[in-house]
Amino acid sequence: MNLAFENAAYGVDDASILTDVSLSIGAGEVVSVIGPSGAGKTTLLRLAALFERPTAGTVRCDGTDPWALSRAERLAVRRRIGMVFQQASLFEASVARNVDVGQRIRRPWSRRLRGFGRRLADRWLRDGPTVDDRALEALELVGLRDAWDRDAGSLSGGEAQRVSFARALATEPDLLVLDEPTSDLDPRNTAILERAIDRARERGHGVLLATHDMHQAERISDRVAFLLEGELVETGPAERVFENPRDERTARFVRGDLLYDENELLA
Ligand SMILES: Nc1ncnc2c1ncn2[C@@H]1O[C@H](COP(=O)(O)OP(=O)(O)OP(=O)(O)O)[C@@H](O)[C@H]1O
Repeated sequence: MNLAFENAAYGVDDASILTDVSLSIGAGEVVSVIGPSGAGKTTLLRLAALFERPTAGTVRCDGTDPWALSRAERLAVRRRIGMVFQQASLFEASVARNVDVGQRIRRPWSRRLRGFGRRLADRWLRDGPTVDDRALEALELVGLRDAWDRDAGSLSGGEAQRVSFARALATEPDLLVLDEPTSDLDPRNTAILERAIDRARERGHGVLLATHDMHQAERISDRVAFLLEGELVETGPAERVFENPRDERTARFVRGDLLYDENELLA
């Protein structure tokens, strides 16, 4: 899928949160959105995942404006996008079931019913529950294949976040939208997730992520977009943006000057 922001804006009441954003994410491409706290990164991601409608401009999926479609058609487009939030939200069940549920929710009702029938038959004909291959494959990618039958409540925060990622991946989305997926993780869990993102890219998934970690953005992105006060200041290949930023504000941010008090520094 090619997702393209075309002069997209988002505002609530009189407050403008995003202005004139133009950005595209293609298949097999990792694009990171960086910027200080409050810049509008999460809002941009919510527009990409079709949770919000732009208040001006367009966010197109393969050339189509999903907000011009019927609800059912838009839902079908949304099913092709997987979102992972900063906090893993798993429920009390096995790891495999937590991963599998993402796929089930995304299936149309007819296929869900067929799957339910198959699982019932499996329970009667074999011993114990069966595990979906796609769920196992996604768990393999985040290094948790052997943990498929563990209770999700027993996982560490880092493992839970890896399961959340596997859940999104198991739906085989065209686009993965990740909101600061490693911000609470230790270096080992971060490295595992970064490798999984890389492998998702190799399989042709597009990835759009927000991160506070500039080293991470430099490590894993094809392109980086720098957002400041709702405006996309600069977008370009990761290496170029970090080593040779074109805008002085980007230069200040990548040097670390804009992290804590951008208003004062910009005054
Ligand atoms: N629904 C809303 N109503 C009013 N203001 C909002 C709404 N959503 C976001 N904002 C405001 O828009 C700005 C951008 O928020 P957003 O969460 O997108 O930023 P962010 O870059 O993701 O920040 P952080 O890095 O701290 O998560 C903030 O000032 C926030 O308070």
